[in-house]
Amino acid sequence: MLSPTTLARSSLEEMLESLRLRDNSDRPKDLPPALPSRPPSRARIRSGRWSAQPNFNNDSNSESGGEGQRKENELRVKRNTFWNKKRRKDVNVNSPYNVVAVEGIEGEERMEETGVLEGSDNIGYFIEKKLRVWCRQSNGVWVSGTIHSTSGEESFVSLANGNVVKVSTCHLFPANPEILDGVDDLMHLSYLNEPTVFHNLKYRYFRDMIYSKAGPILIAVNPFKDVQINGKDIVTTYKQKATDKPHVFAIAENAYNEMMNDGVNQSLMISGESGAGKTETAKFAVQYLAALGGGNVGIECQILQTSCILEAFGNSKTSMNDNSSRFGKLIEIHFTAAGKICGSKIRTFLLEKQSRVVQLAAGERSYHIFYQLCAGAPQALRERLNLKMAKEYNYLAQSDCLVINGVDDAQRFLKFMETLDIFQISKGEQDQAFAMLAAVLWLGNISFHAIDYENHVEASNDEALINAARMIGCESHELKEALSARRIQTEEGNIVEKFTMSQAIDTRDALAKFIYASLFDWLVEQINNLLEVGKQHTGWSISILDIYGFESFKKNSFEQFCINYANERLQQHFNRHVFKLEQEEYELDGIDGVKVDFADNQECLDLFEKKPIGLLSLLDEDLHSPDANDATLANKLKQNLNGMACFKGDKGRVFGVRHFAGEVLYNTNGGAITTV
Ligand SMILES: Nc1ncnc2c1ncn2[C@@H]1O[C@H](COP(=O)(O)OP(=O)(O)OP(=O)(O)O)[C@@H](O)[C@H]1O
Repeated sequence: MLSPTTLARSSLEEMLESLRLRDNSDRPKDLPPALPSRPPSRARIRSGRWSAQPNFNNDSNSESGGEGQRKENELRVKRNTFWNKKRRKDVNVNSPYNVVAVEGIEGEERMEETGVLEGSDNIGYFIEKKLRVWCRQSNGVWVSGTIHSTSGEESFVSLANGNVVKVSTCHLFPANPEILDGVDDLMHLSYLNEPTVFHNLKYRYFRDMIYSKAGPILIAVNPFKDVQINGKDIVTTYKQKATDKPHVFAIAENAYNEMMNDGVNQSLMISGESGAGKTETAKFAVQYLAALGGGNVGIECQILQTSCILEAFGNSKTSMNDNSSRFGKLIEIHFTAAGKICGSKIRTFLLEKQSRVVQLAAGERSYHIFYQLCAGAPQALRERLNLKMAKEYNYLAQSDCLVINGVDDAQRFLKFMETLDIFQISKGEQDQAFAMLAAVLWLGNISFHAIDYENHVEASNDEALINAARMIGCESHELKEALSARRIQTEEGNIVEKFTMSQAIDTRDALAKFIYASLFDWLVEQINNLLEVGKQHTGWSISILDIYGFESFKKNSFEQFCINYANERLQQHFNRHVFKLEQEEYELDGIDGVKVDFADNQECLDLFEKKPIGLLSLLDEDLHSPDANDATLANKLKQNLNGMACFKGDKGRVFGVRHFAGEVLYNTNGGAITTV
């Protein structure tokens, strides 16, 4: 057993620490954070090569054949890693698989990029042996078939339905033999390209095998149904290491063992688009770790219950997902040296406010808690808050979506109140929290009327103003003044500047967003107080990061800007961590002269982070200028950044960033400045 002082931090902790130091130190601030250090000894990520032998049926327990076979399998898997661009040249040229591998520029394998069955010998081999290929139909769907004939740059492919389609030869991708259908680990595929990956995942998905491996990475496909693989018996199976089938439990088990055996803190990073199943997967990981830490009692039980509170306040119905998390979170679970859970800490990031609290897209809802409160508050609470039904509040009614099919908001509210009790939040504090929620709702109903011919307005003295002020705890005339004008202090004294309609609405909305975000932060603090790591804190921890995936919508505002920047940073961390380890695997295995290439996104990060000329510093600078507005910001960015590789100036208040995942156009209009 290792002493706490010998514990090494997880690579995610290292990255966060290195960013923090960079921002706090006097060093030049535009340096990237340090590369993750290699975990000592056995703590490194296991290469896919060391997992189960490549198997040619779906039973991962099948026997493999001896040392020679093992070496060949290892080599074969190495040749098929996602990351391995350089290939050995001493391949068997009689194998169609290897022939493809040696095609390309100066021995560099180009299969992933080009497909591709280049070379007439190669195509001849595929025709002669009637080997399957993949081609994309005009509707974007991949279909497999065999090459019937070729003519110049084109090939004729016979599909299973008897049709023959003409396809540009460079758009054909080799298919794997059927014997490889449904392998556990994508690294065991002979050909690794887009259609073979999709085919394998789909094959497994239709057999309820939602988890697959890609070396050290777990791929989870959302089944949208209970596939009965998360029960207690399955937890026990993984605890006893009775299976090596891919599962989030296996990942959690591995992390736990490496923390306990090698004294290295661990992080699980979960990423994917909205609705992919990130939050559910994170919950299964926590469930497993809680089971390792003792079962459904005490702190383990409380950790599992946090999701009830966090989801009520941080989740909502979107067009993609009825229970979409509109914030990112990092759950740190701390363990004693004996491996028992001794505390937990939750950090949250990027709570969506603009497009969730005060503005809603059609068919989407605000945060669940508002509808739950309106539907389920007991009579006494309703009276205290002067509460109405959800449809009577402008913030909630604007999107024409008040209920979720199959969800009983009133019943969820009762469950929510019970959970607040579990977290020892007093009745008085609960009442205050509900009053703040009601304040937000009443603020949204405040209206303004014109008071002169210069477009100035003031808040109307009505029920909404009176109730909002009462909930906030001030006089209604004070709230009215705050929403109708601003005071600017000058040397000559105070100047009162009356608001126009849009300024008054922006101010009202900013107050509502601020109250909601503060309430959310307060709740997270209460949870953390209860789960606080006790005296026996050892420093041993496993962190689970569940954060928004990359976003690109028709209109992208400051919220997408922050989310995509965070993803860009995580992508770099992931690349550097995984590729660096891969490189070191080669070196450990005595394979010299092989360089693992990968597309580094440093240029894009520079665009965000460089000082004094980068997106963030220019935004900062603009915010401090009294004459700044959305248009000045867009112009400033274009004037300063137009030469940078990842920046694209666009019309009006729009600018583009070339991210690792694609180009996104951001709009400064009403978003960038007012949201900050
Ligand atoms: N493993 C699973 N088994 C069964 N259903 C699942 C599973 N994973 C996800 N789901 C279903 O899919 C829905 C969406 O999943 P989840 O909320 O985890 O997605 P997400 O990636 O976190 O989305 P967002 O980024 O919008 O928060 C869940 O509410 C659940 O109904």
